[in-house]
Amino acid sequence: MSGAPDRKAPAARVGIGGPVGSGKTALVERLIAALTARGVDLAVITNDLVTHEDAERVRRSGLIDPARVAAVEAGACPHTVIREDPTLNIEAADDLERRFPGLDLILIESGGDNLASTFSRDLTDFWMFVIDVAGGDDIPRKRGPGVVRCDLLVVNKADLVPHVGVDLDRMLAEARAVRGGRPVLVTNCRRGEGVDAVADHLEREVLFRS
Ligand SMILES: Nc1nc2c(ncn2[C@@H]2O[C@H](COP(=O)(O)OP(=O)(O)OP(=O)(O)O)[C@@H](O)[C@H]2O)c(=O)[nH]1
Repeated sequence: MSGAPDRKAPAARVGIGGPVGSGKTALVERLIAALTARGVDLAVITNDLVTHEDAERVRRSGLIDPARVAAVEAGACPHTVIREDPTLNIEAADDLERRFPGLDLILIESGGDNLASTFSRDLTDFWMFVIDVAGGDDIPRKRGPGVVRCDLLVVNKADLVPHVGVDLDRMLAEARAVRGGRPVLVTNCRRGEGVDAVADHLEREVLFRS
């Protein structure tokens, strides 16, 4: 076939969920830097309960054009707007795609939630769940749907292992077991360690770049 103009594929929509304070925004900030350095055309949506605090933080970071950061105010339990009725997030993503037609990927950060929090497939092509070692090494054993069902589990705050009496190897083995061997990666978003492996994973599994 010839003559048909090449059309840009829609941007991949990648969810980032997890408990309050596990490091979702820190991971978003690190991923902006890592993915931008790889030439990925990026935008971000943050979800907060009743403020735009996370969006303002990312806009102020200087890592990304503030116009590429959209804020969704959930108003209720954070999972409602990423799972039960993701309309607000879909509209925010569609709006970003209209305004930035070259977008490759949109990171959609959920508000901090509980271990049962999951993303609708109507909203995301791929979603990560971020837990942290300070939450305790028993978290994977509890088989929360977020931990079990996500496409990629991220165990953050690896730097705190010596301070919180956690057996990281056992935590990772149990996480892989409850996930049937599906991927688990370890990060320290304070220092940026392990973030390249997350970016590699997204490039390979979401953007299909080798
Ligand atoms: N030591 C350490 N602290 C971290 C790490 N990642 C994030 N933090 C800190 O943990 C706190 C929470 O990080 P955030 O990125 O705001 O976490 P969040 O999951 O976005 O939080 P909510 O949006 O409130 O749910 C902040 O004080 C971060 O500086 C890490 O890898 N190691």
